[in-house]
Amino acid sequence: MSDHTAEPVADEVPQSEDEQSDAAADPTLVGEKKKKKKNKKNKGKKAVASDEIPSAPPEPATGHKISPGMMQQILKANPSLAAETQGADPKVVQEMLGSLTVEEMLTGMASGGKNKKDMASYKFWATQPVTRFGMSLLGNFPGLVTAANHGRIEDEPESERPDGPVREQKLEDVPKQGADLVDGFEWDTMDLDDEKQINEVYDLLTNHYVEDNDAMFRFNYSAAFINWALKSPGWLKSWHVGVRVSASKKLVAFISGIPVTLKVRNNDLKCSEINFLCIHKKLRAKRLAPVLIKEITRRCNLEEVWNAIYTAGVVLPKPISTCRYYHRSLDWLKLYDVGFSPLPVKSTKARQVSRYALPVNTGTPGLRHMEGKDVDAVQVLLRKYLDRFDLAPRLNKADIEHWLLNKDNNPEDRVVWSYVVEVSTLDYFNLPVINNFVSITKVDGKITDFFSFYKLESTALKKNTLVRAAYLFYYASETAFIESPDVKRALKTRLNALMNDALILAKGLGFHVFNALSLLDNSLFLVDQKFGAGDGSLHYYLFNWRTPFIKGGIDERNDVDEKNGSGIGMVML
Ligand SMILES: CCCCCCCCCCCCCC(=O)SCCNC(=O)CCNC(=O)[C@H](O)C(C)(C)COP(=O)(O)OP(=O)(O)OC[C@H]1O[C@@H](n2cnc3c(N)ncnc32)[C@H](O)[C@@H]1OP(=O)(O)O
Repeated sequence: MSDHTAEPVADEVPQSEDEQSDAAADPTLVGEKKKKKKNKKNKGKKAVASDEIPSAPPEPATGHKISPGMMQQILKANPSLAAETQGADPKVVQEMLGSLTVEEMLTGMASGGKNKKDMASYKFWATQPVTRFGMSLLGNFPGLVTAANHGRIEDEPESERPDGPVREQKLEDVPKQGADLVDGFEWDTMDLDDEKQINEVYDLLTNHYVEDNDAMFRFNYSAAFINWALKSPGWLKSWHVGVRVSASKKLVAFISGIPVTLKVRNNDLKCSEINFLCIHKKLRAKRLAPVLIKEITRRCNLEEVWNAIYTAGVVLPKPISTCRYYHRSLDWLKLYDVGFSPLPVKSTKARQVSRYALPVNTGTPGLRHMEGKDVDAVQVLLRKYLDRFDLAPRLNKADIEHWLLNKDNNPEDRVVWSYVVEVSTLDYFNLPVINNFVSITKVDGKITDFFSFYKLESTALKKNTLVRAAYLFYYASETAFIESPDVKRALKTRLNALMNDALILAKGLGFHVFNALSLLDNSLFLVDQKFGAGDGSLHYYLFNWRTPFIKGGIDERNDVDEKNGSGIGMVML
């Protein structure tokens, strides 16, 4: 899921007659929607028997000592947590924050606002093979869903369990047919080789996908983008699932999966990557999402795929990581004009423009467009680079070719840009370069680095103009493997040079903003390259796989965590 928060998207579009008649159909699709009262409990404290003399004062559960200043900063960075604790005794708040894990603070699992749901309120997710929330302000719910206790809470703390599936499943137990939808609606397997059907998905997403809160921006997905995102190597038609109105055949809901092999710590998992879950606005809050999720699960299971990865801006049980969005202005005036970037109180327009000014030419010697001949080298380099992360895709040559090489001849339809740094082999090994020798033999150089970004535009609704956003995609650098105690510093220097070039190239291509998350090694350059923090987080989830929380590149103050970096090496569209 791409950025839908700080760079907000979508809004109500005028309802067509067609849509209004769909609204009239408007049946409750499945089940009821009752919200249980929140189960607010104080977190239990471990009693120390009077004859026990602890050698050191008992540590809070997570070992955090929260000073009053730090408490203020944490609350400032977590508005929902601040709202929940407003008016409470500061000492109590301080103690409470100390007892939360960093993960709980960052994911909002412990917080109020729209995230404030205890495990029992996740009526659907409580029945699914996903890990559950541990301790939170709202109660203590350790444990997992298993085949044996399906939907109930186990006592064994999750942290004491090794990585592994939440539920073991068998092919013979997978239903051969999808569940019936209510009268008036039917399943459809979309054929994305058919331009008309791609355009139907495009229309649904354009009008009904993730929105910003202020109704100022709306994603402008292109058919080329959908083709690229949903037809990666090994894609299956059956994983492109639609729901249509039976009478009009109008597409009103969609969910998709693509196959991916995922490295999760020491395991390689055959997964589906689930994305583009979207329901027509008139059919919201009718429990259709769980029906779609169960159907895509069934279709994945039929292919003996039992795990999935997905991201969302909302908190569900249970994030395996949380990253933050960052934005780098390339054309500040444009972003100001469309209402994306405010003018800081103590600044002027001219100062903002000069703050984000970039040179015209790139600075890295040997930088050039990636070509077909680079696929092998980039695959090897990226594989090695991503091995350094806890969660990353295993990309083969076909994947590299699909995800990184532009195949569209129409420049307007181009989605991805990739660049490599090629250094002459002789230079690379520090041998003296003998001009004659190089010109005679034409030795192919060594690919030492590469980076890529993709295009996803948004419509600024009030101005009826497009905001061209580039999103940082994959990159890698040999500098990560130099044998030196200073390797991190060297990588930081190298990545800053590469990312500065990426910004220069993106600006030259007419992009207005460059977006990135706090994943990969981004914490090494986000601040130096003048990325500003967005107001949204992206939560990563694994279906039917438990693993301890992975660092998302931000600290407990929700700031870039350069010291610890991120364990996330998977970029989701
Ligand atoms: C092995 C293979 C497994 C494959 C499957 C892996 C899992 C894949 C999971 C999907 C990954 C998708 C990745 C992306 O594409 S993330 C992008 C999601 N799309 C949007 O935000 C677009 C705009 N919004 C909508 O279209 C609707 O609001 C959606 C469709 C999001 C919900 O529709 P609606 O608002 O009409 O709600 P409902 O009454 O039908 O259903 C309510 C239930 O749905 C739970 N809910 C709400 N939002 C999400 C969400 N983003 N992921 C998972 N669950 C979500 C919610 O907690 C509640 O369950 P519970 O709280 O009672 O328990």
